[in-house]
Amino acid sequence: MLVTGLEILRKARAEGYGVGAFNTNNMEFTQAILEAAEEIKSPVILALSEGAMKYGGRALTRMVVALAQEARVPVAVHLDHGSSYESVLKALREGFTSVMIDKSHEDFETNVRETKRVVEAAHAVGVTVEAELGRLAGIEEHVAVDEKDALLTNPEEARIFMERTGADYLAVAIGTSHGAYKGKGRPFIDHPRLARIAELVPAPLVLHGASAVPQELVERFRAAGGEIGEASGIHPEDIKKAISLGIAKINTDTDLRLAFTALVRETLGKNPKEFDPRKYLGPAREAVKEVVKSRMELFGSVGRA
Ligand SMILES: O=C(COP(=O)(O)O)NO
Ligand SMILES: [Ca+2]
Ligand code: NA
Ligand SMILES: [Zn+2]
Repeated sequence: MLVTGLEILRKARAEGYGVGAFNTNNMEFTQAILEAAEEIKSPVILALSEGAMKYGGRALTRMVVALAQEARVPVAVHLDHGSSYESVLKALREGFTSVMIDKSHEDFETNVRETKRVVEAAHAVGVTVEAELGRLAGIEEHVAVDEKDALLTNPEEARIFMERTGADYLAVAIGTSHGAYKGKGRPFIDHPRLARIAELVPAPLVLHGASAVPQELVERFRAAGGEIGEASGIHPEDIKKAISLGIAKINTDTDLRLAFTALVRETLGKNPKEFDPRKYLGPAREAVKEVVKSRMELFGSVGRA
């Protein structure tokens, strides 16, 4: 059933588990994510970036909202990294039940003002809001404290920000970053900082840039002809610890892309004569479904629907 992001995330934070927010741009990803959620009875968030909205248009948004309504588990349809008030309005018009306004690159007062404006509009139509404070950036552990404070989320600021904006959940910067190159080896995650934020912010917390970029997937992608450098992601233990400290929504995009693309390359490589798209998109869909299920097991959301 189609629910708001807060309905899913409030329960997750209260009961100490995480819920995956998985990016989708097409039918196969959407099917894979929803089938995984229904099979293991997990709530789930379907995330569409502005790029996805542009790429898929109404074919994508109508499909995602309709399938979420019919799903046998709680599903929120979420605008990922909304960059403007107008972009949020478009998502609200499409029937999304969760919207992110990402003004974390602006100064504090601008972020507060813009986020507050989105909260008023979204709450007026029963939709909940994700905001962001801090700059997502992989940082080495030894980085000076003042530089960390300039980049990562400041706990006291977070409390004030949430009180002044009325946002429903907060994306925090604690060392993760988007994409396949999150740092050399095991990225540094500032758990003490997260613990402090969670003490001051009762709202569900969100972890962006949370893909694991597992070596076996990187190897499989390379073996199938893909080219990728020294890739590394967030260690599963760091994800579990972050959830125990208050992270309730975990964003995963890169792992799904790597799995899908590795399988398309593999299937095409093995079957040069094949030109029925279902024959190479189908196996890729299955690979995404497996990644989604393993992420849900890691987050502890299995059986929570
Ligand atoms: O934060 C993400 C995805 O992060 P990854 O690149 O680690 O999958 N989307 O908003
Ligand atoms: Ca941001
Ligand atoms: Na988001
Ligand atoms: Zn993100």
